[in-house]
Amino acid sequence: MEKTFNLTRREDGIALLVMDVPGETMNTLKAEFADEVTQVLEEVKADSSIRGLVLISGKADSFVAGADIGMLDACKTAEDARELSAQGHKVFAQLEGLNIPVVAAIHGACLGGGLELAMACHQRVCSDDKKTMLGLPEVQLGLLPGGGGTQRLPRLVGVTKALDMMLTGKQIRPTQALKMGLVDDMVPFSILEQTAIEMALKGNRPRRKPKLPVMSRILEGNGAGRNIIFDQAAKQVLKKTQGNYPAPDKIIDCVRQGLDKGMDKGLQVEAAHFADLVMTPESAAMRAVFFAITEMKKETGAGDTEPKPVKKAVVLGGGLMGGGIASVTTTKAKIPARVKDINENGLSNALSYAYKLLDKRVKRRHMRATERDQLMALMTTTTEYKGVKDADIVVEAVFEDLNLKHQMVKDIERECGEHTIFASNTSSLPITQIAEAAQRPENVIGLHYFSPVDKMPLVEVIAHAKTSPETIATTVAFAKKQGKTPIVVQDCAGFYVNRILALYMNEAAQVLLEGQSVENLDKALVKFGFPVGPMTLLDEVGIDVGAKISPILEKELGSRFVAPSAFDKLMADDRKGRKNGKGFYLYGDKAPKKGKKVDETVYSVLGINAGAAQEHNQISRRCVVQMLNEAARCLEEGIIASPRDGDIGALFGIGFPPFLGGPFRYMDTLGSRRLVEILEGYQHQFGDRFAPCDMLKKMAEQDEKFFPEV
Ligand SMILES: C[C@H](O)CC(=O)SCCNC(=O)CCNC(=O)[C@H](O)C(C)(C)COP(=O)(O)OP(=O)(O)OC[C@H]1O[C@@H](n2cnc3c(N)ncnc32)[C@H](O)[C@@H]1OP(=O)(O)O
Repeated sequence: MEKTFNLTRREDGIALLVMDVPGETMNTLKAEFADEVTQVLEEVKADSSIRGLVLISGKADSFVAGADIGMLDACKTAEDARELSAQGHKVFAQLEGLNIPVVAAIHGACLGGGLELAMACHQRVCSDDKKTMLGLPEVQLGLLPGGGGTQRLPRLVGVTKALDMMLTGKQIRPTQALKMGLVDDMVPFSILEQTAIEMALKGNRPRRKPKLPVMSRILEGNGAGRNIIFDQAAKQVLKKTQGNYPAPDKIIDCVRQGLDKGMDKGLQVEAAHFADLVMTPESAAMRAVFFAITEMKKETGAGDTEPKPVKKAVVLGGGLMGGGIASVTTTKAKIPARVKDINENGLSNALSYAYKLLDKRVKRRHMRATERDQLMALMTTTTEYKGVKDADIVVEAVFEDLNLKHQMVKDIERECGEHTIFASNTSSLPITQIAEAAQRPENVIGLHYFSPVDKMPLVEVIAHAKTSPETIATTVAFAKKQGKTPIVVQDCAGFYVNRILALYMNEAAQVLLEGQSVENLDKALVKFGFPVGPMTLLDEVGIDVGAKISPILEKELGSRFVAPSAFDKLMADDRKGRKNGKGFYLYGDKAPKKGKKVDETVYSVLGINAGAAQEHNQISRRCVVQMLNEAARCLEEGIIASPRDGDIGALFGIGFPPFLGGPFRYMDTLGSRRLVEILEGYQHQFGDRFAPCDMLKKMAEQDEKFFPEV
């Protein structure tokens, strides 16, 4: 049987321990490796000619991506998970206990259990490569670092920085890792192995104390000071998680107990908390999201059809969306983009959008100025159709007007090649209608980005009946290169994301009209787990945008989309939200210096007395079940291909709470029978907009699930 850990002895007395999981793209830690590692370490101990050990990965571009998440998923009981953690502790202690220098040579992803492994080594050196990232992302899976990370990290970099890393799951770049003492050296990849060997030859240096700012040193040095840090962290966590995520508090507890009562106790607590977390529904949901994303990375969106290469893109319109699309095309996908706008303002806007983002990275020393300039050179501009002939894809982000879009289709068919894809970033117009003007409708597709384009991870790829599989596969591949997670959806008004969002927002507006305060409404949905409440979201997106989309959805999809009268009243008062400084909240000079304040005049505009104080969970349930019902309807109608795509669309496009795993997984948690009962109750009380869709009603008869295997 092929081994994962291979030991090679060098003449200078250094042994290389190369980790290379056979047949897998990335190294992950699995329970079955424990015996193999123990055996290798025994061999090292027994060989007095070995003066030092260098641990390195045999994979080209990664160190170790953590414990095998599939293995964690397979745990049947908390005891299974506790044993995994305890076993990891034992093996890492054997490594740390070697009385020769042990150096980890890190290149590529060094995450979770991978970083815990590296921290059990006596020294660490990493490559300065962009691929090298260090972090403990377990919290993003609803877990905590269960391989000693909660104990070794604070001892290495200090409590404050360790908590920050573990509570956010953020990934640390090489320069930052060196600065904070997470690694002892950073070198070019070409000399990584040699440097690690030299470090091992030089022998162990006394462990450096973490370099801390004065205040942190004072606080971290004693129990009372640390308590202040822990209490502060717990408060911040609660504000962020609203108590919906169990992992962060447990992370804080592990660190606290480990520093107060010693490493052994800390590891015991870590294993126990880790085990409990593995069994939580929150972690199961977040792990499912990881598997879904991994699966989607491999899909073309069009079965076996392979994408065609995209060597050049054109973006029509240099506004907020066009600028963002051009920016991710050049800076992330590194594909030349030519921006076409009818006026120079649009063009300079697109250029400055990209420049500002890149320059921020230069200022933070994440990028060299020369690299910024090289990337900027990929973006060119034109007010006429010059230099567009060889474009493989054109993304239009012009004004939402069907005639204008038709003009764009005709222009592109005239000015570009026969193969050129025409991708529309429309958020409301059916792609079928846009394609009506095309001579080559097979090249026409929707590519719906979310604002702000550089931050929002989702795109909807919308195929109409005549879109060719090549066009779908090429557009999906193009979006992935831009760093996006694409879901392929069928053509209908609102596509998937805006369609389910619209009903949720409409319901929130109904609740508001019943006399709920704006704050209470927003708080209810934030407590449920959304990043912002619906009123804040409306202010950010633009109340006018919501008001414009509603009639289109109503016309195409029926009366359940009728917008509450609130929208008309707000539009009559010229309330567009943040963009014109007039919305549900105060902006500009009237806004408080810290936090937000409701613009109380909005109540008189709406003609309501905001005195009702419904319970938060009642408010959130009413809004959320509307979203759930519509998501199920989208699956029923084939708008989305699977519950998985529906979950990812809502998580990445709307910020549906990750701990619930997405609307479909949440519907499974509620149970189809229970959900239909709730919907019918509301239907009785508020009308037919709550009528459960046929699919849910059928599922309720058998109490069926969307993910039967769960
Ligand atoms: C006890 C410990 O404290 C607990 C833990 O360590 S929990 C795990 C913590 N680690 C993580 O969360 C990292 C998860 N992995 C990632 O984020 C990303 O895979 C990555 C950033 C490392 C690389 O991303 P990318 O280059 O796009 O590659 P990606 O397609 O995701 O992964 C490549 C392969 O590695 C697998 N993989 C990566 N990390 C994995 C993990 N931790 N467990 C299982 N499989 C993993 C993927 O499933 C995929 O498998 P495939 O080739 O068979 O499809």
